[in-house]
Amino acid sequence: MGDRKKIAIIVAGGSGTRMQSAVPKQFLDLAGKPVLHHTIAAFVQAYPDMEIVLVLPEMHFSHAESILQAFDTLPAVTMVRGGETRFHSVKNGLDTVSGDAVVFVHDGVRPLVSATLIHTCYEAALSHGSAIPVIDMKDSIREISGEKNMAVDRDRYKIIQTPQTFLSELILPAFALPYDPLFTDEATVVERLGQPVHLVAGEESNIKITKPLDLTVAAALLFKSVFYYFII
Ligand SMILES: Nc1ccn([C@@H]2O[C@H](COP(=O)(O)OP(=O)(O)OP(=O)(O)O)[C@@H](O)[C@H]2O)c(=O)n1
Ligand SMILES: C[C@](O)(CO)[C@H](O)COP(=O)(O)O
Repeated sequence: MGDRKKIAIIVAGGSGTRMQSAVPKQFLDLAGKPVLHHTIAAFVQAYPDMEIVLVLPEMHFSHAESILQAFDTLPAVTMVRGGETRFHSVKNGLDTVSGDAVVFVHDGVRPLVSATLIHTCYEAALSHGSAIPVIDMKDSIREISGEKNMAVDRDRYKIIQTPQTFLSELILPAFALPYDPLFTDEATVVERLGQPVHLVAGEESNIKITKPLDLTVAAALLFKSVFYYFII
């Protein structure tokens, strides 16, 4: 299929209720830079021809603009208004996509995604139409049913990450479907159209900053990678 246009839809339209911070978590400081800076940098560093569509509430456009101005080279970014749910935010981002492209949909609050994972997703999407990063479960899990609970086989389950990556001809028709609260990620929407999705190995370090502890963990992981860079 050869080389394709690459578009990263970075969703940062949430309010971060679980983070319980006055500043939305996508703007919190992580090792001296806003979380969103790290996320955008990961995509522009992975592919120099990456086009970024940044989805966030209109009242945060000027804040995002100041984050972009801090880059040594201004990245190619289109800003788009966020929606009521993550699904609606992704849909608004997809409305800007035209022509054949590989579309990455990524949480703005997963700042530690590596260039290797972005490359893996691109190649797998070209070969299989989609690429959904997953990791194994580490804990035992139980299914709750009313007052009862029972153990389930964790090997039958995977933890899902982003960037969820698709050929544009697969994801665009899927997002014409009406909203369903079960649409917590893009794979679920594409699957509803009857299309199976292709899984790839995600990364333990590709955490989603959801609660305060996640920010501490992310800072430690960043510190560790910088430390290794200097001693090797
Ligand atoms: N209406 C929404 C809701 C979420 N997101 C984005 O989707 C990603 C994953 O969502 P989540 O971690 O749940 O973020 P929030 O919705 O901000 O957090 P919470 O659920 O705790 O309120 C985040 O980058 C968030 O900004 C979005 O773009 N638009
Ligand atoms: C897309 C996602 O990050 C995959 O794990 C996740 O589903 C987002 O869910 P949230 O409820 O919006 O945090």
